[in-house]
Amino acid sequence: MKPNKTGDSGGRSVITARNIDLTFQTADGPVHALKDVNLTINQGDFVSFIGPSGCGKTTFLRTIAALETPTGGNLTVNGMSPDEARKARAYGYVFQAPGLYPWRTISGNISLPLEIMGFSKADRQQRIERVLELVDLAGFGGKYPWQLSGGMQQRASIARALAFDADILLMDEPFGALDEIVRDRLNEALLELWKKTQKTIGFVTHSIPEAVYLSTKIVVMSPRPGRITKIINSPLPAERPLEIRDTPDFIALAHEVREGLREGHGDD
Ligand SMILES: Nc1ncnc2c1ncn2[C@@H]1O[C@H](COP(=O)(O)OP(=O)(O)OP(=O)(O)O)[C@@H](O)[C@H]1O
Repeated sequence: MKPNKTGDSGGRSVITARNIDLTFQTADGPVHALKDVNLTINQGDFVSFIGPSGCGKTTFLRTIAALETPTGGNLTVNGMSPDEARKARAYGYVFQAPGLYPWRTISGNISLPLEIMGFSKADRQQRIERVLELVDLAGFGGKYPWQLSGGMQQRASIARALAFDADILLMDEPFGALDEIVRDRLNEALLELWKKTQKTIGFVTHSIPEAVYLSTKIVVMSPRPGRITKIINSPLPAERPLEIRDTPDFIALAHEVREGLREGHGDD
C-alpha cells in the first residue's frame, strides 16, 4: 500500500496522532513544543524520531506515554487514551540513562516494577530469566549495576522495560551516551530483539546512521515550533547485517534523511 501523509503503510494501527499540539507555559512565555503532529504507527513498526535538539522528539514520546498532555488534537494508543493505555501497561519505556538502583542486583532492578504491579514471585523469576536471555545477559542477574559495563547496563534497562511484556517499547535515545562500537553492537542486538518479539518500537535518536539502520519508518522533525517535516518509509530489507551501511540503498536513505533535516533547518 502506498504510504499516505501520516506515513500509514497499512496494518493494524497501534498509535495514531491527529493534529497534536503541545504548548508549555514557562516563565519566559509559551514554548510551542509540538505543532500539528500527524502520525500513524502500525503494529510491528520500528519508528525513529530524528531532529535537532528542541524539536520535540522527547515531548512526543512522553505524550504517547501519558507523561505529557497535548494542548490540542487527538492521540490514541491501542485504541485508548494515553492515560488508559498507561494503566493497561501498553508500553515499556527506556530512558537515555539506564537508571538502575545500585543497591539492587540486575534481577532485583528488573523485578521492581513487577513487584509494584503485583506479579507473584514465581512469575517474576520466570519473566526475569526470559528477558535477561532476550538481551543476552543470562547469568548476570546476580550482579550489581556497577559490576557491568555501560552497554550491559543499558541492556538491563531494556530488559526491565520488556519484563511485563508490553507490545510497545518507547526508547528515548537509549544508546546516546555509549561509544560507537558498543552502540553498533546494541543496534544489532535491538534489531534481533525486535524481530524476535515483533514489538512496536518508538525510538528517539540524533544519529542518522542509527535511524536508518534500525527503522521501518523514519520521522524527521524540526524545531520552533516542533513539527514533523518528513516521514520516510524505509525500503531496506528486514535482514540487516551491519555491513548494510555500506550499500548504495543505505547511503541513499541516509542522504534523504539528511536532506530532510536540512530542509527543516531552512530558516535557521
Ligand atoms: N516540561 C517542560 N517545560 C517547558 N518547556 C519544555 C518542557 N519540556 C520540554 N520543553 C521544551 O520543549 C521543546 C522540545 O523539547 P524536547 O525535549 O521534546 O526536544 P528534543 O527534540 O527531545 O530535544 P533533545 O534532542 O535535546 O532531547 C524545547 O524547547 C524544550 O525546551
